[in-house]
Amino acid sequence: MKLLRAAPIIRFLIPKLHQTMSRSLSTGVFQNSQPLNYRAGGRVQPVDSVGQEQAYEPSTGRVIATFACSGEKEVNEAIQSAKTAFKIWRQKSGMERSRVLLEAARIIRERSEELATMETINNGKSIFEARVDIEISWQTLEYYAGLAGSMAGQHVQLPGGSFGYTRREPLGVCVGIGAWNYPFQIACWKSGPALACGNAMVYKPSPFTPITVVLLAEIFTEAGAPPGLFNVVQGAAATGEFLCKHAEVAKISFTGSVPTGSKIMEMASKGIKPVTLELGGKSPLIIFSDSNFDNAVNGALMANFLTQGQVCCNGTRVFVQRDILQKFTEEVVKKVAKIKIGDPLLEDTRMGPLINRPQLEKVLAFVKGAKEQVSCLAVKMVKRNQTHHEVSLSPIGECRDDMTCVKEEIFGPVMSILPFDTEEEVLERANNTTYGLAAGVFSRFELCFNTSTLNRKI
Ligand SMILES: NC(=O)c1ccc[n+]([C@@H]2O[C@H](COP(=O)([O-])OP(=O)(O)OC[C@H]3O[C@@H](n4cnc5c(N)ncnc54)[C@H](O)[C@@H]3O)[C@@H](O)[C@H]2O)c1
Repeated sequence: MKLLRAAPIIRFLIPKLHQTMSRSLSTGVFQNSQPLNYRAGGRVQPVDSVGQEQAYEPSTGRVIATFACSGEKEVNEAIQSAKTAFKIWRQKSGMERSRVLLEAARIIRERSEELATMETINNGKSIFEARVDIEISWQTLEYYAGLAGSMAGQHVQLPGGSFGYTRREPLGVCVGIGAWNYPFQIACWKSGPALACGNAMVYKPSPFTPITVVLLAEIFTEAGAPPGLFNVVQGAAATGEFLCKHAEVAKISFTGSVPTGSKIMEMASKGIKPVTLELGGKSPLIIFSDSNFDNAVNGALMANFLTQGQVCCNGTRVFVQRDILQKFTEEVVKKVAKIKIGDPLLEDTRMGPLINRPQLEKVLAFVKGAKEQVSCLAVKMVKRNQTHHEVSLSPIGECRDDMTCVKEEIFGPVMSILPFDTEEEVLERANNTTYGLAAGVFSRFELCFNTSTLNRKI
């Protein structure tokens, strides 16, 4: 009787504890002390390793975690753990799988402040944005939970009273490999559909952001997933390669850069494994002079400076119709100067630091190269910390299509502004890229251009 009464009180206290914990975390405080691998339903130290990595708090440059990169044996252990869970999970009905995913979504929602805080500490994006990331994460799980119960095969009537039918069957153990810019969200994009369809998963986050995906693994277990359904191995390229080459992996889902994606496709082809690749981008954003000016300016800012510009589908090639070019550039410069850069855990900060110093140096090299080619407007430079890194916000005025900063993915807060005159011209130029990921158009005209042309490559 006592235990029964206690249950609701404990449930009530847990969210409060989480809230207390997240509020007490401030910049420069968090230090990871727990194992960061996860298998068979719990945190574990890897049984072998291929080197060591350190994860940082970007806003201070402090090391917040030191961990071993999983070796071949540990990767195999994680895959065996997933295989064990797969045998149970594949027998579940879609509705039963849905229930677990919905419960995981509920727990994420309940712990969203704590999760967003951890994401901010390890990634450097503002808490304002990290909250949105966590919201999208639980929505992703809810979405796939909704699909799980309704997945069905087909029945085909054949001559002579015979019939054929199809069944939707899970593949088995799927591997997820993620990038560092949306650590928690990418893990949800990958695990949501895989688990909803009856698969098990071994996930490897980027070594820059190892922390929050382990919290997701714990949440799945708490939500009722069989032990081993979602496993985490930590490490860099070598660990990723052990995963991709493992004979018992049925599918690989990867988010990251084009060069790594191409290597992964090659490794997968050796085992005839299907792959899903979410890669880099250099997307066009076309702004016609008839557009709602304020919307267009705000859209361009969002499409270039969210998560410090470290977003794959950013609209970094901003094509602006010539008659509004000057007004547009002036307004962008004015608004960029007002973006609040600072400690990402503070409520009014809208932009934190880049992920690490090598990324900062890469971005600054692009800006330097661009300045040599055109007169640019590098608007804001903030030195955050002597030992670690700075942030720069740089709209680059009047770029040309052949400039390196316009052709290559910079993955930082750099907007290239390109003037254009006609619709035909801009569509041709927007499509002229080896990257195809996203596209945006600001105009009051509906369907005044051939969208199939725009979609052909983008
Ligand atoms: N299209 C999308 O949805 C999307 C989303 C986010 C990021 N991205 C892209 O990701 C890139 C930035 O992320 P990044 O720097 O982490 O990318 P990255 O390619 O360097 O690394 C991505 C992941 O792959 C792993 N990896 C590296 N080499 C490997 C190998 N040989 N075998 C197996 N795994 C390997 C890394 O450890 C990491 O976990 C950008 O290009 C960005 O556009 C794309």
